Amino acid sequence: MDKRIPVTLLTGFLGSGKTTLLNKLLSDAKMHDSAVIINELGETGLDHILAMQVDSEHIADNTVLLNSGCICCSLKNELADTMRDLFFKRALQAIPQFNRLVIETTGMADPGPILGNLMNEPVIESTFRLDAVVVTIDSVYGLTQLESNPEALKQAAVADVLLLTKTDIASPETTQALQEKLAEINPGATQHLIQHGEINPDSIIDVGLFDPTGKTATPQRWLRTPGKASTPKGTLPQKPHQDGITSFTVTMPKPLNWRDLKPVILKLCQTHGAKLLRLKGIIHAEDQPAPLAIHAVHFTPYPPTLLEGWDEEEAMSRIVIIGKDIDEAEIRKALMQI
Ligand SMILES: Nc1nc2c(ncn2[C@@H]2O[C@H](COP(=O)(O)OP(=O)(O)OP(=O)(O)O)[C@@H](O)[C@H]2O)c(=O)[nH]1
Repeated sequence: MDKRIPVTLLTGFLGSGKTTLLNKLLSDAKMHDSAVIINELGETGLDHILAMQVDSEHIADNTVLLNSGCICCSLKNELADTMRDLFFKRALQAIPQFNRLVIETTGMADPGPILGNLMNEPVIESTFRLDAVVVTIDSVYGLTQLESNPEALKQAAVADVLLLTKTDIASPETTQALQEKLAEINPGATQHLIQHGEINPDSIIDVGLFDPTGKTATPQRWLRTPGKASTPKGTLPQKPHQDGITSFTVTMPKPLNWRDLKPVILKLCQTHGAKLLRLKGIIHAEDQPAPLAIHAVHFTPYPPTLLEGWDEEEAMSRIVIIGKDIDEAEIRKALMQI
């Protein structure tokens, strides 16, 4: 079983309600065993967030603020250093024990490099695992922001959970239009409508590859194959949305060996990395003792996770790809040729 510390990456465009959400989340007893890394641009300080944590000194002691840049670019190394530092302090019991890490990014963050950072550095990869990318979207301004800001679009595209905030002040029609747009951009993500950051933490945490009891893998939930419109079995390419973001599933041929597929995934990342926002898959390979969960972001494929003790009735290998201006036909061809 995967004993690594689960990480929730909380991102969302400027002013979309990340801090409001985090404040509410952290005041819930279920979250009191969390450590938090907050990345803010500027000198806001921690007071605004910690003001509400009166009953959780635990979180106050386990919260780190990075505020001299953005963790997707200028503070890349600081994020890795901070995560390592938190882990070693935890091991030495120099800080309260924590069983979860929440990272709040700035509103302009590109989640791609952050995900890369999380999974590409040996110490971090062996001690932390990504649970889910949670993205807040402003229900009033979300549609406009998705149209005019590539960052907002990328955030929405790689999300596992989309939280449509401020539904108290958006008209039902606007919220509905945003929901439809988000379902086009990222049909695999779960959507929740929220107000003032109120949401049951269970909808956000432990929604990844492993279930909260830590006993079994739940990859179907993690993979969340896009809906029927995006799951063609043939090789006909999907028409990309106007914004160029596409999400599609490739059902892999059988039988399949990981030793044959691995180089194809590597090559795919090398060739299409710039446009590949996220790749997730479940692989039933004949040369593996159990199914594999695979994951890649841009140019970087990550070590696969062996899903020991888990299997499915119909052993169907599938790979979900989310990309911007990505050549779907090319990718399908490459994958189907193995
Ligand atoms: N009416 C209403 N206001 C909200 C809601 N969620 C957040 N807000 C307000 O929206 C503003 C921005 O919220 P924040 O939580 O600071 O947003 P953020 O994403 O952390 O902002 P940045 O850190 O600047 O990117 C604040 O004034 C919040 O009080 C909501 O559900 N309804």
